[in-house]
Amino acid sequence: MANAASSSISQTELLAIPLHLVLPLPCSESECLGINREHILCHASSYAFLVLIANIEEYAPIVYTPTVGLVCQNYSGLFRRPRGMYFSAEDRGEMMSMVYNWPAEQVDMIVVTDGSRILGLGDLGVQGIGIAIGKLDLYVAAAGINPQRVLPVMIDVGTNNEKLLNDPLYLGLQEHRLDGEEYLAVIDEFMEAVFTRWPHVIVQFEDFQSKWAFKLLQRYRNMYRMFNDDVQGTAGVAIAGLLGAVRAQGRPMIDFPKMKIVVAGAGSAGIGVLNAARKTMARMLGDTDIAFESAGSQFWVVDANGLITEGREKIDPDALPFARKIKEANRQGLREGASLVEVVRQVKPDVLLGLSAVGGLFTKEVLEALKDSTSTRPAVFAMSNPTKNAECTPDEAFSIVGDSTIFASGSPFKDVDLGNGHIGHCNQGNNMYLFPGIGLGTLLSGSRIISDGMLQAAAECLAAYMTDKEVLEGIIFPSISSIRDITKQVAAAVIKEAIEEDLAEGYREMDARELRKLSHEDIESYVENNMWSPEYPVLVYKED
Ligand SMILES: NC(=O)c1ccc[n+]([C@@H]2O[C@H](COP(=O)([O-])OP(=O)(O)OC[C@H]3O[C@@H](n4cnc5c(N)ncnc54)[C@H](O)[C@@H]3O)[C@@H](O)[C@H]2O)c1
Ligand SMILES: O=C(O)C[C@H](O)C(=O)O
Ligand SMILES: [Mg+2]
Repeated sequence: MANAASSSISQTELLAIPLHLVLPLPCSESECLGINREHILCHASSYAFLVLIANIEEYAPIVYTPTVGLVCQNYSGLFRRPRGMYFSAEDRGEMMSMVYNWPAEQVDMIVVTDGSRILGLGDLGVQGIGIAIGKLDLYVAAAGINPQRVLPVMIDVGTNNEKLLNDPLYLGLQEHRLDGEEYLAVIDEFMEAVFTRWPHVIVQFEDFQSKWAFKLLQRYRNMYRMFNDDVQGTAGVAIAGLLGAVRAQGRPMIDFPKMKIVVAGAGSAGIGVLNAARKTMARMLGDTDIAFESAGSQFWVVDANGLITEGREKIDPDALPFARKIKEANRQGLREGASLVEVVRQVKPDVLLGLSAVGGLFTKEVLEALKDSTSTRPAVFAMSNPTKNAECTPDEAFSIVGDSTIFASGSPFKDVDLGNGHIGHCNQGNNMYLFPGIGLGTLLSGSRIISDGMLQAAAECLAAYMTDKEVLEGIIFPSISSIRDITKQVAAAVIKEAIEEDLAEGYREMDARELRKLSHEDIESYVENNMWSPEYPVLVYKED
């Protein structure tokens, strides 16, 4: 045991350690009191998590969006020491040994990125590791995953960011990105290595450019315990928000299939939302092929080249199911490539949802056009991150579209004072409300894979979290201060669904048979009892 009288560290000193520079690994020596200098940072980590959990509203914007974006943009210059694991294209053939060299015996959660699309900031190469670190900080804070068992991973296959390729401080491989089969071989090798050493680990894919996001998801989702947060986590959060927007009009959720939705952005996030929203509508309409077809006609998708119709040349296959028929578009006064403002004017949508990464895309003109929405409470979801990439601000939405607008943004904004004691609520529509619960629920159920049903259960749980009163006031997402409770409930819903789908194989002493015996309340207690909370020894001793 370390000597209590040796060098100690003050709480003030600890507070001065920026959260982003603190390791997510607390000291593994159970007897260590954290008073040896070499262990200070380890215990600072526990301390940092305590501070983060207790003040999540204040600190989430630092460890997470928007500050994490700034950190990633400047990571090579800010770098002090490594956190997590870096696999480079040059490590081919060595990844298995590298994984076996990682000091933690068990890893529960990996967040992996190749840095190719960091928030709305583009290709940041190896500097994107900050995103994996930030997401895992939330896994610890919101889901109570033990910080000794999380692993941020960067797969460095180069970068196509010319600025970084010419930056002498850049930490990663200064060559263009690997592509095609060579790229796939690197990711395959990584997946095989981590699942060989830790068969029960869950791998969250984060901020991969959409070109690879869908392909990798399809490649691995039936083989490994993995999901893509930008595609699937975002979809669930958007569905919960969309259902909230229906309820906020005083209508039942079952009216969702009647909503007209304009989506700006057809990348990994936009297409993920579109697919999930269409499936949800189809289910509500009876889950037939006809229902699925008819649900498709509720969406208008606008990307960098305008409205997507079947007339588009070289249409992205992922966007094809949402391309409007040309004749029908013409009947609506629209055409291939119509601008966002034209689409909003003609469609008069209930919801305008942005996942375009283009700050200010919802211009005054676009928002003015939304005033003619056929909805009593039009919804504006400016979901792109970080803050400067939001399609509009809540002030713009409330002042132009009107006080009854339902507003959500990916990054946090302050509520808007509408005068006369009225508040325009700014909801944070961010996948942080789901990914921690999806990961925790998968871990504790021991499910072999992460099924669509488990993701749907997570989304429905989040949608049901808000009371009618809150929703009518325009509050469609909970406050981040309750994220631990939300995560617990989402995890319980995921476990329940995994049991129902016969995917749950159990976790530790809770085997599949025991799991099946649990009531809903038992599952919630099981989740709560397995959430890690920071407990750390006294760091400052007073001399009596
Ligand atoms: N709130 C959340 O939880 C959440 C989750 C995931 C992603 N996001 C954000 O969504 C954004 C997009 O992510 P992605 O992975 O889909 O990126 P992406 O690069 O794959 O896709 C961007 C899409 O926007 C389109 N676009 C570009 N300019 C446009 C314009 N002027 N008008 C309309 N569309 C335009 C592009 O054509 C493309 O289809 C990012 O800012 C990201 O941070 C937010
Ligand atoms: O990281 C976030 O804040 C949400 C999302 O995963 C994104 O890529 O923007
Ligand atoms: Mg992301």
